[in-house]
Amino acid sequence: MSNGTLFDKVWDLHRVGTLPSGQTQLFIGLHLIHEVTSPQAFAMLRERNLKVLYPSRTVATVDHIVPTDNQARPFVDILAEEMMQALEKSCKDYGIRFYNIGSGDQGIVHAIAPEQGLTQPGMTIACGDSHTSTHGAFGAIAFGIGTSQVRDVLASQTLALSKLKVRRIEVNGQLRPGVYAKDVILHIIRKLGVKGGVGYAYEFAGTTLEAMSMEERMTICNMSIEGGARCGYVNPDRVTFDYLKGRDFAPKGENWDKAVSWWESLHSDADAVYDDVVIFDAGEISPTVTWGITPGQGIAVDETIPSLESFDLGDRDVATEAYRYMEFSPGTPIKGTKVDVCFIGSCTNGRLSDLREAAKFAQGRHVANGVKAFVVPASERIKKEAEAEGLDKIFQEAGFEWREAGCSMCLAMNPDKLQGNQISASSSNRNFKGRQGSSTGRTLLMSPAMVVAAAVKGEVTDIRELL
Ligand SMILES: CC(C)[C@H](C(=O)O)[C@@H](O)C(=O)O
Ligand code: SF4
Repeated sequence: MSNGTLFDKVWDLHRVGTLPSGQTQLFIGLHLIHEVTSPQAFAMLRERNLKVLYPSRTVATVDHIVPTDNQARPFVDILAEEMMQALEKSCKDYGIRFYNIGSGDQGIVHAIAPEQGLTQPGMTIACGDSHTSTHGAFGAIAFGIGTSQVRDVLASQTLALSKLKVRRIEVNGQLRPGVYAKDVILHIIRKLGVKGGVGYAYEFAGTTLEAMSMEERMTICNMSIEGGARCGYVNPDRVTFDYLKGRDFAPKGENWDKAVSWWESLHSDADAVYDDVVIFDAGEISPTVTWGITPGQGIAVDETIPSLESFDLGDRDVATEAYRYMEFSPGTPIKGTKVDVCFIGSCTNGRLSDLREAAKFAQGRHVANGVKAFVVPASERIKKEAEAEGLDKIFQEAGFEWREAGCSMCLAMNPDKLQGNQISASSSNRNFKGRQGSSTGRTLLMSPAMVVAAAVKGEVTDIRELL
């Protein structure tokens, strides 16, 4: 196989056939499920008396509705309790591996599959969740699907899909101090737009990406979908293999060596042809904060809220709505904006390296008066590892709450919600209207380090002032 991208190679290897519609019937190697998008899919299976074709290729966890403080069952929220019971029953009925609360392995679906080595290069991975793009960090083709597609994968382990185009996004050079993977992806989305990736898979490459850890690559791929790309990936390399080696589901012994040479062969070829190529210079990226209601409305922390005229005609309506909803005026600096809530967590930035980096800035400082700040590890394993390093103590001494694993205030399908028009500094990935649990709540997306800076100063702060 030559002249191809990893995307083309993995797609072709998983092609079962071409459907009368012209779509590809694609085999899905790993199907991840959670409590929100699976109940109806299982109901549809039951209605038709269908089985789960390959239960061993399906893995379940619970994340969105999980309370991150009091996890006693039954949950206070009856609806959450019902969803929980539905998933427990379906996993039992169909013989699906389920990482329940307290198992030691529960967590946000996009955190647990990589940490257990379930996510591997060259796989096709689907999950009823848009941030499935995260798994592309390993050189997998991974994308979110809807509930009826969850049903299709459960029943047939395949999906009907149209092939995507591939855009190579190269970022080269060294990141400046205080600039993180989160800033890189916020910058990319700011430049290419929230719809710029529609119809594309994003191949993230370049020396900046090559120098990144797997967790940083996951942060980048996680937000591909916020740029409109259904999947994003990084070609697997030594960093990928080192991360995977020894993990629960990673190949062992001589199978490991075989797997590595196989994975290496899936790398995009040097002469691969792309539908588009975009190149960024890492040195031009600043600590970035969103000021608006889409992840594309980001600015460098030392910039001011952009003027209406600075937007393309097609983007002016959403900019106008953003000024109104956020109660921000063009020309105002984002730095110094008072914050009410500071949230560190989510499948974008709730991993161990994120917590470590955040703890560095929390150590010896204290959350400002009147600010509620909390840290939610993405998984039970991450929580345990963080505690073993004493990160929980650092955060608690600094005035942060230390919580159980889950999605928490990323989406607020659980008790963690903003009140009224509170402003939150959040390490999550979406700043949509009402996203964090209040229909007037306001979200500013930023890196975990910047969330800590906001927490200790009580306002949006340039992390470089704390370096
Ligand atoms: C609940 C789920 C379907 C949703 C998604 O698809 O991404 C959620 O995880 C989100 O982040 O908005
Ligand atoms: S952490 Fe947020 S983005 Fe990730 S799966 Fe949960 S709700 Fe979705």
